[in-house]
This record gives sequence, C-alpha cells and structure tokens, in this order.
Amino acid sequence: MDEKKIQEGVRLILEGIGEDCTREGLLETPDRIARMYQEIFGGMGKDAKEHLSKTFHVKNNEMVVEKDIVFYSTCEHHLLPFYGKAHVAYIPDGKVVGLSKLARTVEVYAKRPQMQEQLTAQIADALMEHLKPQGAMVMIEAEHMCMTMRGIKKPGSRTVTYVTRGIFEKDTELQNRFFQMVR
Ligand SMILES: Nc1nc2c(ncn2[C@@H]2O[C@H](COP(=O)(O)OP(=O)(O)OP(=O)(O)O)[C@@H](O)[C@H]2O)c(=O)[nH]1
Ligand SMILES: [Zn+2]
Repeated sequence: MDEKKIQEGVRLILEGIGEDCTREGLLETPDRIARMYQEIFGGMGKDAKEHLSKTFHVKNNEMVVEKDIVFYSTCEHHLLPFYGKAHVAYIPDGKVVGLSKLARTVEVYAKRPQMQEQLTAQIADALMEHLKPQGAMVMIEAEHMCMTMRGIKKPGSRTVTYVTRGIFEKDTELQNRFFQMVR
C-alpha cells in the first residue's frame, strides 16, 4: 500500500472541504488515516488460499456452519462502513478446515472496498475453490452507513444477501436447513 499517496489524498480532501491541514488537530490525521487504511483495507492483495489450504480429513460429511461472524467492511461507492454478520456453511467432501479459517476468509474479502453481494459470493467461491466441498452457502446481514448517516437515511434497515454453490444450489431443503440454523 502506498501510504504517501493516501496521506496526500487525505490532505486534498481536507483542503477540499475548506479545512486547514496545518492546525494542530489535523496535523497527524493524514498519517493516522494511512495507517488505518492499512488495517481496514488489509485484505488487498491477500489470498484466502493461505487460510484454506490446511485441511483435516473427516469421515462424516455433515454440514458445518459458522454463524454470526461479525465483520466490518467498506462500501466501494461511498467509502463508508457497512458491517454486520456473516454466516458461512459448507458440506465437506472428506475434508474440513479449522473453524477460525472461515472467519479469516471473511476478513480477507471484507477488508477491501466492497459491495455486499460481491463479498458474499467471494467467500463462497473461495471455499469452493480451495476446500472443494460438496457445496457452500453464505449469508450476510449488514447495515450500510451510506444508507443511514447520509442519502436516504434509513437507520436500522438491513441488507440481506446469500449465495449457494454446489449441492446447495438446487436443494431447497438443504437451503432451508441452513436458514434454520442461522436464525
Ligand atoms: N448493490 C449494492 N449497492 C450498494 C452497496 N453499498 C452501497 N450501495 C448503493 O450504491 C448506490 C450508489 O448509487 P448512486 O446513485 O451512484 O450514488 P448516490 O447518489 O450517492 O446514491 P444515494 O445513496 O441514493 O444517495 C446507492 O444506491 C447505495 O445504496 C452494496 O453493497 N451493494
Ligand atoms: Zn455506499
């Protein structure tokens, strides 16, 4: 990440809104924001493969659901936060990953400029690609600050997205089991 560029950009924005970048309270702000972006956009250039390549063999191919994974992401249209919970499920095909790796996969894709639909799909696609389960299903419920603190201003409204992959795609009974488990 180019911290210098971020700092310059923040200075330009502050000047653009009529602020004085040399006043005491703002002196360190460009540097702080550059450091913060390292963190909140820390998924840039990362690959979920890193987390999903270590697997454990299992005999039992029952559905695994990791639910209520709290995440914070940034909407790519306004660069404002959207945040909520991700529910990640898969049906193994002889192997599973460590539970924490599902949350780590969510983090890789949440920590980028994002759209919720794309985030939902990327998590499921990463599971399918690297773990090769029989199927995967991901659901995300989130509040978008671009919908609450500005624009249409609808606090409390939540956006719900889900994707199905593999055997989840056509099996509505399986989908319903997932919905029941994450409720
Ligand atoms: N589909 C989708 N839309 C999003 C997401 N995050 C923000 N948006 C929407 O992106 C749209 C951008 O619309 P524009 O009309 O280009 O921008 P705008 O004038 O700021 O829109 P308003 O928010 O309606 O004021 C808005 O409707 C946002 O609500 C997301 O994750 N997915
Ligand atoms: Zn937005």
